[in-house]
Amino acid sequence: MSTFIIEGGHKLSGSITPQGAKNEALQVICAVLLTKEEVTISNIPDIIDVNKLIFILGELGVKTKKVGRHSYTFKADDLDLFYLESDKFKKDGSSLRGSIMIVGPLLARFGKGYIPRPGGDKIGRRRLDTHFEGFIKLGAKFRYNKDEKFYGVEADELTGTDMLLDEASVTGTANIVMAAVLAKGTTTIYNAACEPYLQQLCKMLNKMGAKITGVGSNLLTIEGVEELGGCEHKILPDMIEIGSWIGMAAMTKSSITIKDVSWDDLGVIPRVFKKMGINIERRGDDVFVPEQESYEVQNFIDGSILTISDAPWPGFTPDLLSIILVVATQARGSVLIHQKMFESRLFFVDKLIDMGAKVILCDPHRATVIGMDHQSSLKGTTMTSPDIRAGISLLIAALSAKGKSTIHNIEQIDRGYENIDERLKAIGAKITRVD
Ligand SMILES: CC(=O)N[C@H]1[C@@H](OP(=O)(O)OP(=O)(O)OC[C@H]2O[C@@H](n3ccc(=O)[nH]c3=O)[C@H](O)[C@@H]2O)O[C@H](CO)[C@@H](O)[C@@H]1O
Ligand SMILES: C=C(OP(=O)(O)O)C(=O)O
Repeated sequence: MSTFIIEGGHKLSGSITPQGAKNEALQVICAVLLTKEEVTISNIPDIIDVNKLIFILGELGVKTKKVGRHSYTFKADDLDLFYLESDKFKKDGSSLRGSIMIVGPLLARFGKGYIPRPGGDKIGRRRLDTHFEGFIKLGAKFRYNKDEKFYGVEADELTGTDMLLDEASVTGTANIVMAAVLAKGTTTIYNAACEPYLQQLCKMLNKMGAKITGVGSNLLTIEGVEELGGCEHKILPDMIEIGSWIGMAAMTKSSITIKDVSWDDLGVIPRVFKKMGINIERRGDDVFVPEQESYEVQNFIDGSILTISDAPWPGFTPDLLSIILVVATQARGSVLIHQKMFESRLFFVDKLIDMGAKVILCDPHRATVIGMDHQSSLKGTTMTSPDIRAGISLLIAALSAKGKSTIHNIEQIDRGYENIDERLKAIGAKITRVD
């Protein structure tokens, strides 16, 4: 377990370029399994989760080649499907959430896909029903080994059909889309997730020869094709990282420019930070956050206290709520944070309370934050990062705090943020990594 030691209270300044999006990378890297031809993907973030997925594909026999700092070529022309039933895979595959998305492409192309119960953040129950109900609808047989917690689907042939997903699951939609592109006939997926990363996956699949329409809406129509070919694809900037930098600027009263953010793909994210009173300027495709001594939470039109909650896209992403929560601790005014999707993502507020933040955890889903308007600083402390977004939120708190903080288990942060300590140092943070 590695640790960050942070000396808080220093302003940051300068420009930062967001990494490629973790959650898009996990989808589009799985899509390379759909063709025997070469696929080139650029702007791949160099982070633990993505590197683990690339490793798994390598073990499966995909020829993976790093051709640039953030670019890879993949060629899935000679796979070792026995790996899928090995003990090694049962261990490798369970170490991240994104690995679940190899099932759809493998089922579509080879008639079988297996996966151990995937890992990822421990932020509450994370069911996989949407994924497997979709595969079953396409004609697959499902089996689950309860003792080994090992899932499998098999089919001689997949047949297009109409389906209404029980929830707009992001990885579930991606998985079903990747199965349906090679199914016989037409599939419609209603209540599909439609966030930019899903749109990117669909655009990439269309470049490979798939026939997907309705991209960007919650009704996708997929006309199955015989086979797919290679393509080149570039991953979008990571919107969760962009939100994290905005939050960091506000909490440390710093001026930061976030470069090339693909503003039009940020949806309501800038608006939500503006509701927190943070000034955000669009400068071309950059986000400029000016230095602000104070930011005031806007109430609702009727004067009632602002609630910020998550919802499937185009709603506000649950992955930024922990960051909004930490930002709220130094706002002027109060805000209710309502994390609807995940059950155990707010418990990290205990650490913020230890640091002096005024937060009432109402229940596992809701926390009321009474902002201190920088009248009193958070105090440095020792903490452990429970999940990726709580981890970055605690790091933001530590950067703004008075004195020294220590954050253990920073692998949780490294899971999704590339070289975060070096990038922070470059804009003035005092942070040391201890391995
Ligand atoms: C690898 C990856 O891409 N992970 C992301 C993906 O996870 P993932 O695809 O695993 O998340 P899902 O979209 O399946 O669901 C997330 C949670 O929200 C609940 N839910 C979902 C849809 C809905 O309409 N109602 C509802 O309550 C689910 O029951 C679950 O508890 O999407 C999540 C939701 O944006 C993000 O937090 C994760 O970072
Ligand atoms: C919850 C997240 O990731 P994962 O789904 O990989 O656990 C996240 O990125 O915030």
